Amino acid sequence: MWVLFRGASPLRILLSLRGEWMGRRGLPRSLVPGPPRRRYRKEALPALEVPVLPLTTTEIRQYLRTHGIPFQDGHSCLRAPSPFVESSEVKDQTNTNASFSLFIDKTTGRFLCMTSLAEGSWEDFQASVEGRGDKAREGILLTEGPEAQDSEEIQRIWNRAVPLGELPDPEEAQLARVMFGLTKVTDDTLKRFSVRYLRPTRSLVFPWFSPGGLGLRGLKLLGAEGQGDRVRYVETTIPRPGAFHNLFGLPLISRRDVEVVLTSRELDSLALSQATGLPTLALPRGTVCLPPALLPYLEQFRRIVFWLGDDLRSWEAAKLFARKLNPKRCSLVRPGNQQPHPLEALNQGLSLSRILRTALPAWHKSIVSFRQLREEVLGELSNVDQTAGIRWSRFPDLNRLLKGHRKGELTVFTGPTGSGKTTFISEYALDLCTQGVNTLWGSFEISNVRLARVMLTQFALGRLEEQLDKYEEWADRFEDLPLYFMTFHGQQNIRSVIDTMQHAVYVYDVCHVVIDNLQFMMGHEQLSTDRIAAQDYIVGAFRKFATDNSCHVTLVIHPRKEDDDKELQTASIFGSAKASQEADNVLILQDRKLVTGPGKRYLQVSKNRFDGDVGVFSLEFNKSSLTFSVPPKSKARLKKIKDDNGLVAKKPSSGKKGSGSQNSETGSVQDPNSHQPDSS
Ligand SMILES: Nc1ncnc2c1ncn2[C@@H]1O[C@H](COP(=O)(O)OP(=O)(O)OP(=O)(O)O)[C@@H](O)[C@H]1O
Repeated sequence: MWVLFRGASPLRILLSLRGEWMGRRGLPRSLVPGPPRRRYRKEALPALEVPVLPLTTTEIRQYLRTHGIPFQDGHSCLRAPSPFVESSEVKDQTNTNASFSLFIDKTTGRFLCMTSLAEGSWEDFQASVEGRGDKAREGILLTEGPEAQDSEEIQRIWNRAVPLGELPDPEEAQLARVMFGLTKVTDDTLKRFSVRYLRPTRSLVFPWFSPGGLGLRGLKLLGAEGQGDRVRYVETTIPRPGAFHNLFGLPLISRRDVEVVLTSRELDSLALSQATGLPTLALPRGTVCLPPALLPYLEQFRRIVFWLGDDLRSWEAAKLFARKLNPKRCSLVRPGNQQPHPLEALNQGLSLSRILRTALPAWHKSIVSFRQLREEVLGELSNVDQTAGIRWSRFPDLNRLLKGHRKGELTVFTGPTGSGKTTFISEYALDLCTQGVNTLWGSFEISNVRLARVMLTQFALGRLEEQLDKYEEWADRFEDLPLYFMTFHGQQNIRSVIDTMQHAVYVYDVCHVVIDNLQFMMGHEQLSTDRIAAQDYIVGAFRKFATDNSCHVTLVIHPRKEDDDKELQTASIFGSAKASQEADNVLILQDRKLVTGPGKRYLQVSKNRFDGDVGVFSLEFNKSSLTFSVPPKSKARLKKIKDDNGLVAKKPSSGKKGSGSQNSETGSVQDPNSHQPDSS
């Protein structure tokens, strides 16, 4: 199935699996972001549950040609006349741009009619063209705005908010300007973008208008908290983030604009617009994602410049987003000291136009010279701490060994049967997900409901069955995580799994995929040679996927059958050596039943391609929270493996590189209990 489920409240998954899930407040929840629009009624289609094969642009083109539908080839969409508008609704029949108001996403086939705001899947479109369930022409289109409860809240907040320039107390206005770094942004700019200020919460209020600038459909509130000499911004959106997708600044874009600068914060768009006069839009969720539903709104631009921020994450996000928009029309402002966020640049008196001129083309030919790469290399060098990736907040020892979680890598994870692999990997992935790593889970062995229950328990750090009154609160917070689940269960074909992953990268900007476990893709080959060949092929496919999509893949693989009293090694991973050769990282959950008590486990990093540090650290299982992470006060002891001969103790505080070589591993892991406790 193609269907991916966002968030993971067990109830939601349960209902989703029955194809019945509705939004929290009883309305169908949009999995598809975008400004509020009229939704093509799904009930008109009988066959939505049928697995859908991935589409190619060629197929979409062929279909349109076969059905005599004229179309234009755009950057990321095809444009065609919309079957969802009465011809009288198209004011200017002679203008092809106006009459070709249907945008069909070249990758997914989803459509959006800019005139009627009808939208739907490729199957919806085909059904409509073929007269199957074509109720659209009969007027059965639903207008889906924010849910009623949200609408009231949006209006109430908006009515209570006032333009900054109209605050009665000039001191309060000045304080707000300082808090948000707006001292150089004029009242006129704030007014043009309709920004207001909510006094009771001391928040800026950014409105989201429907296209054409008419109805108010959503709000983003931005609060500022002082943290030492830094300011931390806190965002709240109505509707909630998963459904809040819009481009701030859209009403100010003219149809004739051919160039736009995309920013990751509304404040940056204000600064850019004021300093350069260029059209600018802010992405709804910053560097987190660029929902494909927004692509039609960007089709008109011949040049798109990304200026998302001053760190490596912004740079990586910009490169990913450029792929969706067609890299040939995209340029990227390189992050660095001299090129901070636009608002900071304005405040530092830098020339924003000059910085924009330094933007690098996102597109490289297949062969490039160092001259074309030198700026990118500089970007990496000047952000060297960030090239190590995202650090785990619950596993400091993992940070010490692996340094972080990086895009485009393949991690292979193994451990004895029933040792807690799923439980551990769930917490490891959850940790990253709570830090904004968009994650897709492929759990083939245990159901999504069970997995979500484990994750929610780990998230809440305790049993929810004993505090059901807190369930809604935790589930709400959990729902806002960028977490998606494949609906596969049991044996699967590797091709459909990879296709689903590809889809998730495109639609949800997923950058970490967890596959639990590989054995479920190996088919039913009986002969061991066939099984090994199948595994090698699958590992190769995941490796390629990770590299091609800049997406980290964590692959759980069962070990070979070995003596129970032996520790596992890299060579214990089932199959040939291919899995460990292809992997950037190999993690082994060591279960030392014979020596230690129940619950005690060790995590061994036996391969680390990033910098070669390998080692082992202990994990303490907490049965009520289902977590392995070290409770804040306990002392974690880390050992580095020198070579096959054994372990050398090492203080966790030492920053020196380990002497372990990339592939070194040990045949036996010394019991950490026999080591001297860290006295530091
Ligand atoms: N360290 C531990 N001590 C005791 N129980 C544990 C520990 N880790 C996990 N468990 C429990 O053991 C059960 C199995 O765990 P889990 O499914 O994570 O193992 P697994 O290694 O993925 O299993 P499989 O080999 O079947 O894939 C779960 O009920 C889990 O809560």
